[in-house]
Amino acid sequence: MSGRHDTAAGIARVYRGSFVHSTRDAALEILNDFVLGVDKSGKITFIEEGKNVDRLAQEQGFNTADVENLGPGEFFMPGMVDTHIHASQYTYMGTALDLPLLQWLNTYTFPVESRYRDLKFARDVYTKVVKRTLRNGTTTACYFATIHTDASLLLGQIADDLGQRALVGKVCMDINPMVPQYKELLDESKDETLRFIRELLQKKYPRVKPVVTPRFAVSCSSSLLDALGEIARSSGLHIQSHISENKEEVELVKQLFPDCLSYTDVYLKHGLLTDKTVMAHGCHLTDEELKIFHKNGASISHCPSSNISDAMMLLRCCLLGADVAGGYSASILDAVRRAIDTSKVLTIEHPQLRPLTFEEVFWLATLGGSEALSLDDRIGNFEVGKDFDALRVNVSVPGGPLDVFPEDVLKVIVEKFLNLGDDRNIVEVYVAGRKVVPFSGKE
Ligand SMILES: O=c1[nH]c(=O)c2nc[nH]c2[nH]1
Ligand SMILES: [Zn+2]
Repeated sequence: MSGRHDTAAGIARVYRGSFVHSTRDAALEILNDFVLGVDKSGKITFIEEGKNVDRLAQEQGFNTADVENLGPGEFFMPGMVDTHIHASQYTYMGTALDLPLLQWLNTYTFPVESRYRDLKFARDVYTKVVKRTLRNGTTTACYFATIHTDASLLLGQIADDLGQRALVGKVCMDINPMVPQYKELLDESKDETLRFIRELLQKKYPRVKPVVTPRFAVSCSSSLLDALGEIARSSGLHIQSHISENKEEVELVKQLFPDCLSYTDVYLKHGLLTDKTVMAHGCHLTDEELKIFHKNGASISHCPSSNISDAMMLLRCCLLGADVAGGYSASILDAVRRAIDTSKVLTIEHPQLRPLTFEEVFWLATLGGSEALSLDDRIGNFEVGKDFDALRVNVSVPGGPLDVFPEDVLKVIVEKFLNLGDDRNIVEVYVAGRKVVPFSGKE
């Protein structure tokens, strides 16, 4: 492949080496010895075969001596997109994995989320989760915060400071019978959502935006869902929530919304199922409901690290989320692996299905995630004109988690990285051309 476009911004950096990414036609495209230019605004200005470097240097006005050559064992891949993660649950990630959803929320989640009125606590946790996810290659995250507006604004500020691209949701919920101190009044939830959106947009962060966030139908009244649907419609913002994660939850929603045909119908009737909607889980959606998702252009974020006990989804049509802390890891690489495992188990029950390939999960973690968040015009792969959101991967780091052998071609090396690699291999992370990992030390 090749391509370039002229830019007024001027070339900032040029890299030469191997690049791997997804395209509209191929889940995995391998580009051996290519050269990629990034302009001062962080956009990709050209990506062409390495043999063209002298001509490109002349045309684009850079010095070939300034080209940064990737070393042995290195390649660039697009930054990964986490379509569903609870920043506020990071403190207990890796623990509290023993209860079904509704008990888990009441026992662990709501008491912890109540603590975010304390901004000092919020700053500490949110700084840690943004750093941890960045180090693990998440360049874009779609976050749930808590019901607290100021702490949610702080999460936006921290993502911007550290350079992560983020959608941030102030959680809305006006029903919580088991932990009544952790909920809002109807008007408060509406007003605070409007304040959150207004104040976050006023900051003019280039890559951090608000997302309308009803927690799920169990904890929102019909009036609140209506109000949030209207806010999303008038603002044109993204929407995120949860759907059909667990059978008890699905039954409860049937009782709470007897006039709705299904769980999906609840969100549809309240204006919350749009082409900018990302619903987490969807383990028990029926074929009819999936059709409604498709018709409305809404996405499902499959969270294999947290859904293993509820259902295993065939997720060729879904996207990946870490779902901290229901999910035990902040790394999308773990979601990738669990998704493959899950799909293999499914084929035992349904032999007509075939397991996901590593190329398919690579797409899910990068270009697919960007499509789910309607950001594929800006990120997701190394197309000219997109932002340079990228991971510099080195599979040969000393003391690293995997070994490569002379016969390993790049495709095999990428597969090894997806299945065995970790943050030790992610030696640099870029968002819109800015190097955000390693941290600059000021953070
Ligand atoms: O995995 C989940 N985590 C949550 O915080 C949540 N809230 C509603 N439904 C949920 N599912
Ligand atoms: Zn969730």
